[in-house]
Amino acid sequence: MRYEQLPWQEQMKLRVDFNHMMTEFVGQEEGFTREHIEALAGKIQAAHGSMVEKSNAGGMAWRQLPFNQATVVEEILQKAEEIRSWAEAFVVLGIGGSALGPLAVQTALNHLHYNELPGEKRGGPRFYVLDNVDPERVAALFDIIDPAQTVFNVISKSGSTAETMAQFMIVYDLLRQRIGADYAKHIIATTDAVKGNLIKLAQEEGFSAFIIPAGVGGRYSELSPVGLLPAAVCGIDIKELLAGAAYMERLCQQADVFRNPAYMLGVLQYLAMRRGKNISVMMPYAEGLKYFADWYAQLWAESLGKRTNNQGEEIFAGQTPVKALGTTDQHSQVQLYVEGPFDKVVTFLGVENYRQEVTIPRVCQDLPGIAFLGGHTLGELIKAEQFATEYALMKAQRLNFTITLPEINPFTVGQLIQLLEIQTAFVGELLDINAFDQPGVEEGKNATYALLGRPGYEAKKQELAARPEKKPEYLL
Ligand SMILES: O=P(O)(O)OC[C@H]1O[C@H](O)[C@H](O)[C@@H](O)[C@@H]1O
Repeated sequence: MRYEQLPWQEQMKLRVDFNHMMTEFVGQEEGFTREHIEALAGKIQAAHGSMVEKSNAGGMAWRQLPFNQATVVEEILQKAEEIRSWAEAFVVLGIGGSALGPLAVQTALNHLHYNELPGEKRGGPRFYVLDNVDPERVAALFDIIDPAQTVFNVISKSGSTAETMAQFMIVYDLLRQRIGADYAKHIIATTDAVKGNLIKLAQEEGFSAFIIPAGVGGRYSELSPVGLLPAAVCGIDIKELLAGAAYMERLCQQADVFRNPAYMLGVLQYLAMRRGKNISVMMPYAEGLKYFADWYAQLWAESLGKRTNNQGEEIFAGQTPVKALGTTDQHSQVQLYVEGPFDKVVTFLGVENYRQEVTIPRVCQDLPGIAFLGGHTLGELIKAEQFATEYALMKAQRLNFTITLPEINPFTVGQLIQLLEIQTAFVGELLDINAFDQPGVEEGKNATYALLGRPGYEAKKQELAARPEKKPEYLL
């Protein structure tokens, strides 16, 4: 059934406005028209075909996550209930796709000062994501949590990431010293079923483990146990999260390619890239969506930033993601976006109805320069500012479009995750690259292993020792 033939209740609950991307700016250097899209029809159909082929071959297992986790969801809910019955804190140890999704969803769907709420209002343990090995940050966390009242969720798809496993070793040793035999209930692993050290440790040491399904890469794993356990522990409705993702997945399966919102968002970015827009700004106009910009930065950068295409040709593909926040970064970055180089596309994440409202009182009425604010609400103000920024970009002929959530809730957040993941994968097909690997991070990893004396990395260590001394020009 075509998208527009769906009953109105099924019409996409996210609205995608292609502001000034495809319409009245025909003829102006920065506009796109429907003709631009239709000129890509063959490429779009081929990319769609490749998406279907890869999905059917199980290569995009993340697309099935909204539909095939009923059993593990029940296990997660049960484990979450147990943790919520005694733990005072829940700490995610992870990095990249193993941390950014949980952080983004928690910020979107829980109180913005969740950890500071009194326990009875919070309803669950305080929540922390430790996604770095800065010793000050790690030490600081242990100043504010009691390991004896804490559950540590060690999340690693590979089960071998140095940062996450270093954090694990610290926690493992501390818990065994502090708590002794039944330390295992304080650690939960989320990892691959067979690969890496973490699953082996879980089996040997007897701590609970949840499995990241094969074919689900880190940056596409938020709707797997990677994101579902932390969300459930913090009281988020994970069934609604998956329902929203399922809605978007079905919508994208049913709509024809030119009505597929994920595809069309991808095509616009592809057109923009071809026109030299090598920066993609993600600018939510909601504090709750702030860390979606961080999650999307990894998804977009790591999926599309590739040296070669599937034919082995060097293309140095990709677009640099920039994290921004409205209205805050109107006062720090928008100057560049309006007057700087024609090298970027801005995506606004808007909200129709904010979950809270605050009215500006009618005070200072003798000061016309601010009296006009009185009587308006902050929701009106932030939405006016968003529209005004879109308008300023449009007048300056800067490409931008808007994704609008009716409200930030588990259903719309699930939709947004699925939408942006499909968009990203589709652009990977348009670019004819592998959007699911990350060969570029290996060099840094191997050099780290060599520097820390990992066995088998001696040659790399010698290579590093022979490296030309980095003497920045400015050091006289
Ligand atoms: O989940 P892990 O295997 O620990 O990986 C965590 C992160 O590290 C790697 O560097 C990859 O580039 C990321 O895609 C991944 O999300």
